[in-house]
Amino acid sequence: MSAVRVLPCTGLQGSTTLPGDKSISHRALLLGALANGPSTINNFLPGGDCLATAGALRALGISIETPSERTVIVHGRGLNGLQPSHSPINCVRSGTTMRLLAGLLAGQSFSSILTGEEQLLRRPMERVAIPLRQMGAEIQTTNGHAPLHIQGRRLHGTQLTLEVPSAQVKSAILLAALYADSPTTIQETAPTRDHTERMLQAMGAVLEVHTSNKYRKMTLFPHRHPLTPLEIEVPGDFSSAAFPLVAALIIPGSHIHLKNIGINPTRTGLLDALIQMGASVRIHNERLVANEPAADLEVQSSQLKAIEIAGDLVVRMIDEFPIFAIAATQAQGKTVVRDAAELRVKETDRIATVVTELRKLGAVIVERLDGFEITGPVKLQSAAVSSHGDHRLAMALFVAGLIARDPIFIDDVACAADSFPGFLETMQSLGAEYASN
Ligand SMILES: O=C(O)C1=C[C@@H](OP(=O)(O)O)[C@@H](O)[C@H](O)C1
Ligand SMILES: C=C(OP(=O)(O)O)C(=O)O
Repeated sequence: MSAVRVLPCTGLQGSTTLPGDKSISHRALLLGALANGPSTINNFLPGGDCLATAGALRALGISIETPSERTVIVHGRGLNGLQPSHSPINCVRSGTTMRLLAGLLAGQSFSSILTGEEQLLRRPMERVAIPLRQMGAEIQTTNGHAPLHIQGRRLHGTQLTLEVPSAQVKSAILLAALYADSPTTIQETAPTRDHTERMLQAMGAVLEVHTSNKYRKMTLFPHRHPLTPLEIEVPGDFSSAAFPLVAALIIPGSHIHLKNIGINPTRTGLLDALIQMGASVRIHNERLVANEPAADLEVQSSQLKAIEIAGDLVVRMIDEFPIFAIAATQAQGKTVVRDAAELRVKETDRIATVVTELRKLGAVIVERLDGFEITGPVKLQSAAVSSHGDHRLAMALFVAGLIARDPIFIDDVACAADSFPGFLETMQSLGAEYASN
């Protein structure tokens, strides 16, 4: 636990880079472990969640070197090179680690147990077990949750429609499909992040992706050849950039540059929403980094107008609702978020925790079953608030503290390091002030 007192801020200035993308870092570790030979991952995210994936792979016999904090070398042992873990594998607090590993382990020739911290043991796991069983996997959940008991089996290809729009479930199926004896076809019903597809294709997997009715349908053919090792530079995480981005928009007198940020369209729903709200964000130097679109963002404080968020946009900004809620408190009018019930099964119930904590700060916020409504603008007030151990809520509350009338107290911001190690230092480098309590 580490508590902070956040002080009101008179404007953010300057330029910064952000830590590597969390989703891409997880996938580079997992797919690197299956390649034949060493993969080098530069600008790897050394956040708690990705370290949980590295720990799991080490337990499965993979050697991972870290010549520097942000460079990782994964010594891939080929598709059939994993070894059984002698004890249950601890996925800590990371849903991505647990769900992607479930897919990977379903097709091995040994059994595994996946477990984690209490926060993770509360999250739903049948969503990944059901489609994997359809491929022949033997997986037992514990009343729908982890611990998961996986008896590796020979898998067969199948045709699946994703019932829950989840990149974690889709990626688990794709990992399992590498081991199936026939092709696997997945139909998406919403545009979830496509990092696994991009990386698999870059490594030589035979994955055909078709877009019809704006949704993707993909077929992965069983892999008979070794996957090519990776040599990649991970772009900065847009989900981490979201915090200084929103802070600069809502603190008058701010002007910042965020360098080398991933702008994969399956991830930038928040940017689209903010631009519709009147945000001044300029995109410079667009390029491809590791088969992923990246750019530099220039952000200036802006008067925001309320917006309604629903449907596909929810999926493309799924991790950004805690910080989006802070932006909405400063927007003119009533912002409505619908179709976002998935938020209830993240690290915390992010509808309930956002509503509870923002009310303490004086926000005008109404809880809905599938979202919330916020009426603004409101000058936030001093209060003692709780992150509930949820990294994205901790960072969103920190940004709220920068625009509050008086200092606010947050009970635990150490959890920010699950996805954004160095968060406080990055915000401080742009002009934010805080005191550790
Ligand atoms: O695949 C991924 O890397 C992720 C997918 C999303 O989860 P869901 O698949 O549960 O929507 C997201 O919330 C999570 O932070 C990372
Ligand atoms: C939901 C998140 O991650 P995960 O599902 O991997 O725990 C997140 O990072 O906001």
